[in-house]
Amino acid sequence: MTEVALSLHNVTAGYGQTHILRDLTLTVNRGDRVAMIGRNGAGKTTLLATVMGLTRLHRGTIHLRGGDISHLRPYQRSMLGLGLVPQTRDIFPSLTVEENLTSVLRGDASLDEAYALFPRLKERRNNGGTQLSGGEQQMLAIARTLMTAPEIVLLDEPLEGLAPVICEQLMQAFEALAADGKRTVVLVEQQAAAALKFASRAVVVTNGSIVYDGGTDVLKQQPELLERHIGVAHA
Ligand SMILES: Nc1ncnc2c1ncn2[C@@H]1O[C@H](COP(=O)(O)OP(=O)(O)OP(=O)(O)O)[C@@H](O)[C@H]1O
Repeated sequence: MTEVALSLHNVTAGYGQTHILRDLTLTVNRGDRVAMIGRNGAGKTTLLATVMGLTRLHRGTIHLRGGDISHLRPYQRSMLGLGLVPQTRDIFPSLTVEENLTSVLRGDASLDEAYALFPRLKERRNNGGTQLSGGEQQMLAIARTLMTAPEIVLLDEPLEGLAPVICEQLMQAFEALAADGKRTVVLVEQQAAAALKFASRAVVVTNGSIVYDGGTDVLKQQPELLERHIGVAHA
């Protein structure tokens, strides 16, 4: 049975008095794999930040599993099962890999799952955050969010600036963490082809609004439609 995990209804939000998202409505069902794509500056990061309570909500409502979270603080949203992997990664540089993970561990999350997902992190468990490569830092950022036992994982451009071989490893990890519809995953990504391969549903954001919301197959089969929306035929 379809169960709504997250919904935004007529959301207008931004920074200070600025409106970046405009009257945006979106429903994500439990177990969905959503690829969120759009040009630079379209508002994708702002959308994830708004779900987490990190922007100013001017109008509209946000519900998590039917409960209104519109006015909850970010840590309260995290406690309720929302997990954001920010573009900035935000790992603690002075802590080791394992300390980064255990410092936020809660619920039924486990170090074992994180290490099974990213064996490289287990090998580097005693290394400090600053000693890690870019790819390892991204793995740590993702694993750290998983330590908070999120039901909904919001990934903000996790592949950015990483070598193709690392991107491939990360995509495999996303497959594993979303397997069996266990978690709901929203993947914001400039690498549209990778995102569309992973997801079953695509959401295209332009100027703070959703201009396409539907199956990824349609975009994969119609590169001209993708090109119209995001500027380049990526798929
Ligand atoms: N902290 C902020 N304060 C004010 N404006 C911001 C802030 N962060 C982003 N913006 C503006 O909000 C708009 C949307 O930016 P956002 O980062 O959400 O886009 P994006 O689709 O994620 O793009 P990118 O792929 O470049 O990250 C842009 O015009 C940007 O300049």
